[in-house]
Amino acid sequence: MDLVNHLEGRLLFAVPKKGRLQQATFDLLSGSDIQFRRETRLDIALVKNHPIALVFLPAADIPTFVGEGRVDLGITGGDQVAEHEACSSSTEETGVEKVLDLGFGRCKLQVQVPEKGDIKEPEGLVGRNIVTSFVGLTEQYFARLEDLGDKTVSGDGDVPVRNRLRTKIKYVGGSVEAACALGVAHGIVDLVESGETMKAAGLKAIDTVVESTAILIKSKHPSNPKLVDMIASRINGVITAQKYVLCQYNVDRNLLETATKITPGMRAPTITALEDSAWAAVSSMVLKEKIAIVMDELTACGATDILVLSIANSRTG
Ligand SMILES: Nc1ncnc2c1ncn2[C@@H]1O[C@H](COP(=O)(O)OP(=O)(O)OP(=O)(O)O)[C@@H](O)[C@H]1O
Ligand SMILES: O=P(O)(O)OC[C@H]1O[C@H](OP(=O)(O)OP(=O)(O)O)[C@H](O)[C@@H]1O
Repeated sequence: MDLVNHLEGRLLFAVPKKGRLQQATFDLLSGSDIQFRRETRLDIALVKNHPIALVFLPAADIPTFVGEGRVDLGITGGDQVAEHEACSSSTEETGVEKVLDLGFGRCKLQVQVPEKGDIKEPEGLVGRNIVTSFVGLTEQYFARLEDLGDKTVSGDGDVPVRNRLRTKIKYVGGSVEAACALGVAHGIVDLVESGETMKAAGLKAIDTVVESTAILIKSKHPSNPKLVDMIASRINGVITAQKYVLCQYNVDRNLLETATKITPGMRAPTITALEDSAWAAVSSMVLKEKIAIVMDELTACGATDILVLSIANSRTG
């Protein structure tokens, strides 16, 4: 099938074609009932149950395609969106709007130097060689350090910062951590999650440029705003369901006020009468990461029959 000729009237949704964000993105699509089958080697897949086509692109290119407006929606790293913004001139609009923080793909873009070297502070890298895949953010970072402002300095015409930086910033597409050992760089600016790669390369972090998680972005002028809103709402529902659990318990009505302070819920806890009128049943959404503490506190307060249920999906106000 000639997929390109089937794109007419379809909302284009860019997703990572490989890498760290891909599986979690596919899980989100599946949770949002966006059904597709990707043919081998094809970078476009038609969604079976909606007028949507998925476009598989490198995470780094997604903000550009969304910003140009041809692609309506995208999932990529917040770091990639920040890099796209840093590479757009101060007067230029990026055309990208952030819709939702998706919570996965958490990492930091950090300034790193050899652990055993003599550079201890970011200032020690001014005038030296830096290697990175994030040239825009790195230029911005060193421009601030060199006190050049963000893009241009008033009174100096429109000379881009890059031409006036004393620090030399070079782009590489991957394996950035090898640059110091290979003698190409005095420092690097690269992503760190567990810190294993950095440690294995004999590097240490001396500053953070940006913190990042995956985000849903949309074009400022999407072709079908209603469909964009529907997808955003579905994805939000899946994200919320992943973050929360439903906590149910019984409590003596005398203790109800204290107990519901521990589980205030999203809007308010649901309180149901029991056959024994001295008691009430409470049901409330609680952040998954806090549930153990909440259960301890409920038990200490006198609540009983505490149950924790996972939430398959959600729509909250
Ligand atoms: N170690 C990591 N832990 C968590 N998230 C990461 C990590 N590395 C990258 N990311 C996130 O995933 C995004 C895509 O990175 P990834 O390395 O998967 O890209 P890629 O498209 O496979 O490119 P490359 O070929 O350059 O590795 C990054 O922009 C960042 O938001
Ligand atoms: O702190 P860690 O958990 O070790 O993760 C950090 C590494 O992950 C990313 O690289 P990736 O593995 O995607 O490959 P790349 O170096 O080719 O970009 C990043 O560029 C670091 O190298």
